[in-house]
Amino acid sequence: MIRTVNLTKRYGKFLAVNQLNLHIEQGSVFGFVGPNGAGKSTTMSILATLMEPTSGHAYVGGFDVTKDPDKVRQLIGYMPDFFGVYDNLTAVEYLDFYAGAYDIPKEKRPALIQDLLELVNLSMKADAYVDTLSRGMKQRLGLARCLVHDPQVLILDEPASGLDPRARIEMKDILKELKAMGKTIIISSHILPELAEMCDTIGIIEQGQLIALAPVDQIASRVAGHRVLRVKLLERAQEAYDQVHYLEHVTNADVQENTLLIHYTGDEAGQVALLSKLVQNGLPVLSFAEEAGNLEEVFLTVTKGVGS
Ligand SMILES: Nc1ncnc2c1ncn2[C@@H]1O[C@H](COP(=O)(O)OP(=O)(O)OP(=O)(O)O)[C@@H](O)[C@H]1O
Repeated sequence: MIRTVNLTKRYGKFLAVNQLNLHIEQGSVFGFVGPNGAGKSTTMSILATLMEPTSGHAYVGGFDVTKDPDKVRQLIGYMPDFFGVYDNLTAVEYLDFYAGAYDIPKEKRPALIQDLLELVNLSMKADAYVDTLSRGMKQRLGLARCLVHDPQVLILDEPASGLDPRARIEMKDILKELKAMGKTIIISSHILPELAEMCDTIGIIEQGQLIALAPVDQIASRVAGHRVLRVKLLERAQEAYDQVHYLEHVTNADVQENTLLIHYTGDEAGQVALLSKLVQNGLPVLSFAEEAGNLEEVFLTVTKGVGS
């Protein structure tokens, strides 16, 4: 649904986005993570047709953002990191204004606006002036605004920034709902664990380059270069250790009470063989799982302060 090919953007001599290649499947949620100044907003502005790339291409729904910006605009809802709200309007008037901008017929607007306010949990604020809304409510209203034309793709630039923990959770719940509705979503943040809960894939960008790209449950192991396997036993964890610590692809192993933690660089077939070995040797394995890894650590590892 979204694809970039060697996407590059220069501001004068400064390279903000450098040969970026992304592929985001329809219906998936892509988390775009990077420190301040990494190039996230620039990439998203290009996808939103607000800025042209210096070189390379970007496509949304198969349409080139440079050649077919009108087609792309019909497909996308874009929420920038900073947006103004018209304070002298009520929430309903505000959404009505945008619905009008998208040529939605007047008679269809009341029901649409009611649905949107319900979706973003603002029904009770329908007649409240925008300037009386809290930051979190304004962000949710901004999200409703980019949904008025029922776009298939949402481009959300740090939608949870500046929100308190409760407002973040509310925003997260709404995004989960939008995902369930089948929207394709690209969402940026500089907080990796925050995205992990709602994204299918994570791309880490730094200094305009993609430095890691993987399904959310594999990003930690990809970056670390090994998976952490957690084998829980009823008993005899030390015996289990003795049987696996010397194997190929086991770079480290550790026993913690009845659990054996294995740093493993092999593939999935190798994991199966490892588990089979333990079970065939009669060890009472209760569970065998790959740890998701510590995303905070991953982020700090891959972005070792280069861009900050
Ligand atoms: N209009 C501009 N002119 C010159 N440089 C710019 C312009 N816009 C952005 N930049 C620079 O390009 C780099 C990438 O900026 P961008 O806003 O895309 O990063 P970001 O990852 O979204 O960062 P943040 O998390 O702070 O929003 C930064 O170094 C920024 O200073």
